[in-house]
Amino acid sequence: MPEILPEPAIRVSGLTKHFGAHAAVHDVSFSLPAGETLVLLGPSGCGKTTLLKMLNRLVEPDAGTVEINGRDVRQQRPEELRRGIGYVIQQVGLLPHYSVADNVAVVPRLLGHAPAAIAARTHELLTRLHLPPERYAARFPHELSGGQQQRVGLARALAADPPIVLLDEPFGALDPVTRARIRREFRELEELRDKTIVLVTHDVAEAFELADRILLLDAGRVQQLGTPRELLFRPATDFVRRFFAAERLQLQMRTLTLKDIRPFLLEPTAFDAWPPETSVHAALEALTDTQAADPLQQLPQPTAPVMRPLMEAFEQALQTEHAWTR
Ligand SMILES: Nc1ncnc2c1ncn2[C@@H]1O[C@H](COP(=O)(O)OP(=O)(O)OP(=O)(O)O)[C@@H](O)[C@H]1O
Repeated sequence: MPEILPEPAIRVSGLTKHFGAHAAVHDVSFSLPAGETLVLLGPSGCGKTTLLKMLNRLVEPDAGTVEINGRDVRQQRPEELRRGIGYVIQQVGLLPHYSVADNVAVVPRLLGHAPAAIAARTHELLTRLHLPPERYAARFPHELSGGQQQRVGLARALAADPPIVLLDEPFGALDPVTRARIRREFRELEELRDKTIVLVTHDVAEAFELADRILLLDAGRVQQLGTPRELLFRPATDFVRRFFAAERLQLQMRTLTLKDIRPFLLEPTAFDAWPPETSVHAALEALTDTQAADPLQQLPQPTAPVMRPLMEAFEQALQTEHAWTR
């Protein structure tokens, strides 16, 4: 019997947009199953934001189609479409004269949700995003730090519990340390667990951390669509290979897991008790940072030196990955 595949949450076919003679997005197609995270990645000006905005009709394409849950977006009024899709814009875009709570409540109010339900939802979201409502709900955007504003932007996008969320550089304005922390919080956020997410970034490490699949663009054209591992170990073009060159070792360490290197660990080590999906990067971090309050620190720590066997096994696993690509 033929397999019946579920309707993708988002299906894009032949999407093209010109600004004057310049093709900002050229013939882009992809399907995104419900619950997956797709990261749009590429250099500045490659068309990521334009592509994202065509999904919720903030930009109308010259050619091609967008279907959300099997329905062409042109069959829906743009305002209605947008109410069903969470959206976090690059510049956060909070309403300056609205309090934090009122900013979060904008879409549920437009949808006519009951005031008590809106208040409860706002309280819940602010708490979950580490903005205790008793301290932050009545503040105005200018009384918040950049990171706090970005979290309010995220709370606002999630307030009406939309199944699809579009995020344009949601951590863009943050310093690297805050950025890494907020990204970790974002990844662990219960609220986002079952959502279909399209996220724009030009940050390679961010893409690898958050994506189920990455769509790498250059000058409006798709260079490759695949898992982080596929892009790293099976680059489709020279552009893809070069794009990851500067950070290759770090990305390999983030991509390969203890499960990948285990066959190459000759002796039993303390790693046998660690979760197999732990990245080599996270294992190394836990080994070398004795001060960290990391959950991995709670696991059995090695009594014999393991750095060297770990690195040797990593190297062999890498060679195996490379062997597949030939
Ligand atoms: N409204 C517009 N009018 C004219 N040109 C535009 C417009 N919006 C975008 N462009 C051009 O289209 C191209 C793609 O822009 P887009 O904002 O989609 O890129 P991006 O990959 O998101 O860039 P960044 O990472 O810098 O935000 C760029 O060359 C940009 O100058």
